[in-house]
Parts: sequence; structure tokens; C-alpha cells
Amino acid sequence: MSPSVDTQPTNTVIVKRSPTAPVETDEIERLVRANGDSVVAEVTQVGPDDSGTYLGRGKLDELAAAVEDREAGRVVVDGELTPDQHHTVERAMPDETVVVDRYRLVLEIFESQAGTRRSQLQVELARLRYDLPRVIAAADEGILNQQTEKGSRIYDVQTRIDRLEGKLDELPDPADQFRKRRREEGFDLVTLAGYTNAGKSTLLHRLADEMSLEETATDREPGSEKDATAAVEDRLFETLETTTRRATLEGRPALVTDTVGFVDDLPHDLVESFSSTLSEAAAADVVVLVVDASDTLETFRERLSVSLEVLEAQDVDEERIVTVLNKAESLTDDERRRRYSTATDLVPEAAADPILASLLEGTNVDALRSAVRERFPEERATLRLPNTDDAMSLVSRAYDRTTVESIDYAGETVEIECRGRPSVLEKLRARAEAID
Ligand SMILES: Nc1nc2c(ncn2[C@@H]2O[C@H](COP(=O)(O)OP(=O)(O)OP(=O)(O)O)[C@@H](O)[C@H]2O)c(=O)[nH]1
Ligand SMILES: [Mg+2]
Repeated sequence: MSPSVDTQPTNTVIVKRSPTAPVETDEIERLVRANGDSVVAEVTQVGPDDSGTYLGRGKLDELAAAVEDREAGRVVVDGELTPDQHHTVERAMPDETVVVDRYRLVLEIFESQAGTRRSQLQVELARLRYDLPRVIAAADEGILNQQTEKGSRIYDVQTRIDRLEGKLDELPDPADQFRKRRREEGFDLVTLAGYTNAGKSTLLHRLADEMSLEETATDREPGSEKDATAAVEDRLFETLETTTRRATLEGRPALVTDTVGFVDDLPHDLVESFSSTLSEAAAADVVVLVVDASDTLETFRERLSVSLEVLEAQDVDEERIVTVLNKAESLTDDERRRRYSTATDLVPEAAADPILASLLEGTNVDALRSAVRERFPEERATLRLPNTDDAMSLVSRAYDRTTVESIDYAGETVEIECRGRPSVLEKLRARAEAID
């Protein structure tokens, strides 16, 4: 499972069919590049399905000619091919041409970027689950019964799936332990969610405290070649493992977790396999949903709705959602107004008002910080302590973990008014009582 950075990019021809014009190929191109390959030609088609050959005979010939002409090794179809269609398209291409569909491509990207044992097992599991129905569909019906017996391909795949599920159950989820510990220490947890390329990692860098890089056990090794290229290129899935950084939001110590981006038509099993990234959202105090506002209005609307549905499916409370409409600097005033009103219609009433921002330029990041900060669970407390050296460590703890509104040294006692996480205040109160 070595990353594709070691190998030469493969010349790839993109195929896309769409019922209506125009046929958009930007995203599939980015996916191909994210997989380390280069796009040398595009073959597009506007029109209804041709179920047998996917593209229709004439178009298949055109595709074969493009592959030949550009010396391409791969064909990537932006859609899902049935096993039969896959076979037909591949047979129509020059020898040795590999044909993959969108699902398979996404699986490959995940596979090449999975950095930890856990995520490697997760991707392998997703791939086997994806392959199993195809192996079954491709098997001759007459021998299907035998195929499910020991020693057959179907039996092997199924056995491997069972074994991987068992292994994954046994592996502890490092993110789980991390969360639990941080909560106990009094941090507010923020999760960044949204489509890939929306700007989540850019936001993470904006919010993170400098010099306080706290990373989860699942972080990618720093300084790897992948890291270097990811920084300069407009790549998808730059973030495959979740990454957590410390941030201070108007005085509150928080941990911000970046997550794997959503992609349209992600194989369902893959989403499930990576549900740890979504469960980050469910466990967070606030979820910041980052949406690329520079997409066409239609794509923007569609992606915002899908994202909100995903969060809802994860039982994220509406009040905990803050939506950022990113890349606003690249829009005209009119386009901005439209994105904003579309978003206002879509986001739940209880959620924060959408925030137009440019995370790249840093515009409106303060408004975003406030919106997040407002949603942290909070109570007020008054702590009274004896004015002794012993009590001073508690005072500094209050400064660390809460927003201190006032502190009054009145002779024998110190009185602190503060706001903070209910659990933090509870602990401080208990300690204050213990000093008395
Ligand atoms: N024009 C513009 N580009 C931006 C802005 N914010 C981020 N970008 C660019 O959008 C691209 C994707 O940003 P990332 O922060 O890597 O996106 P992501 O959501 O983390 O993507 P994945 O990790 O792939 O899920 C990068 O090229 C950023 O420089 C912005 O405000 N304006
Ligand atoms: Mg990212």
C-alpha cells in the first residue's frame, strides 16, 4: 500500500456523460490529480444512458482513439460502471488499458494515503466490500454455489472481510481516547466538516494557536513528500486522517479537529469505514461546516444541503452548527448576496447565521470565532477562596480554563467571577471548597 508519489503519473483519459450540457469535469480532474496521475484528454457526452456499453459504440471508438493517440494507460469514468459495462469498456480499449470508475478511484486515493494501520485496514475493508458484489455478479451463476465454498474467491473475500471487521473492533480508536482525555481536561471541542477542497485545513491553520501544535496519534508524519506537495497543490483529500490543534477562542481553550472531506457519490461503505471522522462531528461542542461559495450556485446549494443532511444523520444538534461560506473574495457582490440568501434558507433556524468569509485572506474570521465561541457550553460561577499561597494555584487554573470576568482581592479572601465549561466550573468549585 505504498503512496503513489513514488511512481510516475499515469496518462489518464477522463470520461464523463451527462444528461444535460455543460458536462463539468473539474472535480473528476482533481480526483485524478489527487491520485497522482495526469489528465491528457477528456471525452464527454451529453445524452441519455446507453446501458450496455455505457457510452454507445461510436463514443467508445472515439475514446479508444484518444487513449491510443495520447498513449494513455488509464481511463477514468466519472460515474459508476456495472461489472458488465466495465468489461465492455475495457475490452474496447487498446490492450493493457486500465478502466476505473469514480468509486474505485476514490478507493485508490484513500488507499494510497492511509497512513496508519487502522486507516489501512479501514480502506481495505471498504475495498473488499465494494468488490464483493462485483465478484459475485461476475461469477457464472451455475458455479455460484461452489463459489461460496471454502477455497473460492468469493469465500476468500468474505472471510477476509470478517477477519478485518474483527481486527478493527479490537484496535482502539485513538481519537476516542484523545477526546475523552481532553474533555476531562476542560477543552471545548470543535470539528471542521465539509466537502473536500472547501477550505477546512485553511481554517484550521487560521484558528490554531501558534506554537501549540497538538496532534492526534493518527497524524501523518510531518515533512513527508506528500505533505510538501499537498501544501502547494490544489489537491483533494489533503486531509485523510483527522488532525487536531489547540486554539484559543476569546479566552476559551479549545481543540479544533480537521476531518476528511466529503465527496459526491462516495462509496457508501467508505463513508461508514471513515465514520470516525463523522463521529468527531457528533462528539464536538461545535461543528463548523465549511462550504465553497465559489462553486456554481447550483453546486453550492446541493453541497450545502448534502452536508447538512450528513450532520443531521450524525445527530449533530442544529444549535451547534456554524456555517462558513468560504472563498467569498472570489465572488461579485451579487453572487455573494445569492449565496448568502440560499444558505440562510437552507441552514436550520437554530443554527448560526451563515458567515461569508475568505479563510485564505482572513476576512471575517473574527465573526466566525465569535459565533463558535457563543456556542460553547457555558455557565457563570463565583469562587471564594482564602487569600493564601495554596489558593493561588487555583486562581491561575481559573485563568487557564475559564474566562475570568473579575477578581477581587478583599483582605482575607479572593473572589473570582468567571465563565466557563460547566464541567470545569464544577471541578473548580469542588477544589475551592476543599481549600476552605
Ligand atoms: N480563493 C480562495 N481559496 C481558498 C480559500 N480558502 C481556501 N482556499 C483554497 O482552497 C483549496 C483547498 O483548501 P483546503 O483548506 O486544503 O481544503 P480542505 O477542505 O481541507 O480540503 P480536503 O483536505 O481535501 O478535504 C486550497 O488551494 C486553498 O488555498 C479562500 O478563502 N479563497
Ligand atoms: Mg484538508
